[in-house]
Amino acid sequence: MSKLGQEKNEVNYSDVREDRVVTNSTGNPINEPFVTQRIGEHGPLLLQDYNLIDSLAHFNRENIPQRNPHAHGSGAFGYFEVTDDITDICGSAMFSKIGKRTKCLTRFSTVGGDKGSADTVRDPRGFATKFYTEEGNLDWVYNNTPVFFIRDPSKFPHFIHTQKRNPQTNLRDADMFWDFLTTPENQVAIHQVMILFSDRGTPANYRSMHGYSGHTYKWSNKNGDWHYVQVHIKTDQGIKNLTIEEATKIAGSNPDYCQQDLFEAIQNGNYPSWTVYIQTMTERDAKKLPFSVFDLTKVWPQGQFPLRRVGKIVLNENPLNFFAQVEQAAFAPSTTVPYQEASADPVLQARLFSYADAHRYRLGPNFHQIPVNCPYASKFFNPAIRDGPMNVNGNFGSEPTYLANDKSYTYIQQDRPIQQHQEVWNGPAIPYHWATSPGDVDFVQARNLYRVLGKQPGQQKNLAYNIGIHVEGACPQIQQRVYDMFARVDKGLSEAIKKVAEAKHASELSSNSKF
Ligand code: HEM
Repeated sequence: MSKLGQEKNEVNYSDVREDRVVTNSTGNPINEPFVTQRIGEHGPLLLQDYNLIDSLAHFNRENIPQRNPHAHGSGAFGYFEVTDDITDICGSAMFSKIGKRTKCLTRFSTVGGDKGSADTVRDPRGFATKFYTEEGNLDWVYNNTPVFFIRDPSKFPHFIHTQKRNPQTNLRDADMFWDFLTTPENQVAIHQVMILFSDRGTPANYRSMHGYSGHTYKWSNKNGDWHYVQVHIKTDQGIKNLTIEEATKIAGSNPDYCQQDLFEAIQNGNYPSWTVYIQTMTERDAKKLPFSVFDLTKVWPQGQFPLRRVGKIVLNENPLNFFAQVEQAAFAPSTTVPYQEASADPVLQARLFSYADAHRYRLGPNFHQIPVNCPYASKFFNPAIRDGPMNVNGNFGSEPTYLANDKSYTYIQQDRPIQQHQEVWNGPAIPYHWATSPGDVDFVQARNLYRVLGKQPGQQKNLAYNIGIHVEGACPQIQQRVYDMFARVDKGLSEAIKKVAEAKHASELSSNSKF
């Protein structure tokens, strides 16, 4: 059987000629690339010119569906190194020993923009890392913000549509954007919206921002004890953000600014690194929280749940080929290793389905065989998962196509007792819509953030300015809903936003142009 995975960070060049003799895609030498077969020198072309057809037909199929969302991004390879023992929390092999290194790939992205969009737009940033561990691949598919806009997964396609283009004008649309976010039950997004419209919504580059699991995960140790866990990946370069003016200027002058920054930093040996921390919580503590531990719109107070250092991520290797190794990379929260599980957070549960489904559509059902996605450190063996389009790993040769217990297969039991004291879920199957929390619970952390911004010179002002400039594009009724929503955070903030929007409107009227 042929090799199942790649040992090195290389595209599979096994079909590539080393002598550099140019051929068509079936390996037949091409004498001259620019001749076309035709009748006479200037006559019509002949259908028999396979080399021309080969080239034109492949060109038409060069593009694959872009990710929806997070279409635009950049990536690099590196490693994770354990700096502190957390085996009391997690039994995963990657954490087994201080100093242990695991190879990884990280892809940073924006969310709403198309594949060719500018790097410095206001948007959350994706921070997805694939670890090639000996227990199989592990994907941490995180963002650069610790909270998210929704906590009901059914809202996701609706929400993302409001961040994209209007179906008629094909333009980004301030009405759609704020209509969704100010609908009373969607105001659970307020904390994330505050982060997005602070200068943290325009990070200076991918190297100078943090990553957060956002979700609660469930990690366990080899004794069967488990904890709720949140992961924080803190930049060692220090946080650097752009003002709205800087971000807008760079988007115009160098839309690929962050791609260039990451690539050149690594090329010059200036390897970016991040320190990885976890917060842990017991089931008992979770019950005492003023919000649900599965509520993705809330952070865990660090005073109560301190950060504990785990290790570091260093990115030290640029991809050799962007399409092969970044565009075709497939990250999914369902790609996980023993001792790291998803919690019952409903958004996370929906994500367990959504990503691999997207990969089957975007890359095909054998996307695991694409070298960058191969679990090359553990290898893959399951002869019941075979065939399908673009099967290139030998397809398990003559192995039977089914698993049966009387065949000589090996099954690994996890090195831990059965966890009988897990959460027990019990209840009727009911339709449930997790709408607003009672009282002001959803606004408490947003208010705290506003206070924190007040301690950083100019940041409250920038927040109001960034929102005001954006909201000016919405109709008056929706603008009023925006002012009302931010008044629940702080009356002064609401008034400042209104002032900026009105001033922008007045200056546009006087210049009589939007441009
Ligand atoms: C119900 C909620 C969500 C759904 C259904 C969803 C779905 C998706 C889909 C379909 C993709 C494209 C995957 C691909 O084509 O490879 C994607 C990308 C991504 N999502 Fe989500 N998402 C959700 C929430 C979140 C949250 C809460 C986070 C962060 C905590 C997140 C982080 C990311 C990242 C980082 C990517 C880009 C991965 C890459 O670089 O390839 N998403 N999401």
